[in-house]
Amino acid sequence: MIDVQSQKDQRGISIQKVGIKDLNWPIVVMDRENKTQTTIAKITAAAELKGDIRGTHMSRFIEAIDELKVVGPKEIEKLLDRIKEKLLSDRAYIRFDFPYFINKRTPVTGTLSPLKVDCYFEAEKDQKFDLKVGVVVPVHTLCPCSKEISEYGAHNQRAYVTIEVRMKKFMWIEELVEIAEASASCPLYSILKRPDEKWVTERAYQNPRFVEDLLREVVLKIKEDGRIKWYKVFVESIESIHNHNAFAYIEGEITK
Ligand SMILES: Nc1nc2c(ncn2[C@@H]2O[C@H](COP(=O)(O)OP(=O)(O)OP(=O)(O)O)[C@@H](O)[C@H]2O)c(=O)[nH]1
Repeated sequence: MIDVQSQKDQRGISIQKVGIKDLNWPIVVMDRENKTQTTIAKITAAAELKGDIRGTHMSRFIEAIDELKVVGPKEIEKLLDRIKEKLLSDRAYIRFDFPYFINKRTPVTGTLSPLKVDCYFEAEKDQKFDLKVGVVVPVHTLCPCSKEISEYGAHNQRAYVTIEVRMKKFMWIEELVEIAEASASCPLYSILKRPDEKWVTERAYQNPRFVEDLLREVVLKIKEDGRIKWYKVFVESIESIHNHNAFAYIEGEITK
């Protein structure tokens, strides 16, 4: 059968990334409490294509992904090596976007329920392997200004903390989530019974946070951790008294 993709291309234009996008695929990721967790990822995979070849071989990306067992740092690097090998390419790229569930106990009644956190792994390999891990953590913030100026009450809302890191040493997804939650006015829980609801309401009132406060608290904890070499933190507050959102962003390198 004729292999059109492998034909010579005369245009001499190499392509930085060509591949597949939005592949929904079951994956198994590492879970601190239960060893592993099965979830569904949306995957983008790509490779560099040399200027004298007509097309890439799309089916080979999926064949390479299909060999994955657990999606951890070592396995992602091996997957990129497989993609480079199967596609005769010098550079490969992969991104997994997936929901991850963390079982959390409420502070007063101890009710257990899963909290969904959107996560991603983004990796690239030429000679060197580069991996970024991201979490998008929903939290609760209460406005310090509103608390100060009002005779009673304070406006409060859900906010999302995106933490993206390059690590020197392995960290659990759960640990990144805990950094975000400990920096907020209060964490979120999927089930809250009334005694828990009273607790989170009062806890947030005692812990007011601007979007800037939350961002700075996260960055301080990242710098103290010792296992992170690069970070990007983005906080977005879904404002309850405005019809727009507030955000704050920092990106930085940790050299020592
Ligand atoms: N390169 C390329 N392939 C595409 C595109 N759109 C669809 N395809 C299809 O992707 C399919 C899989 O391609 P290949 O991996 O080369 O399939 P194959 O030749 O059976 O597999 P190998 O024998 O491993 O090369 C082919 O049927 C292509 O037609 C496109 O825009 N570019």
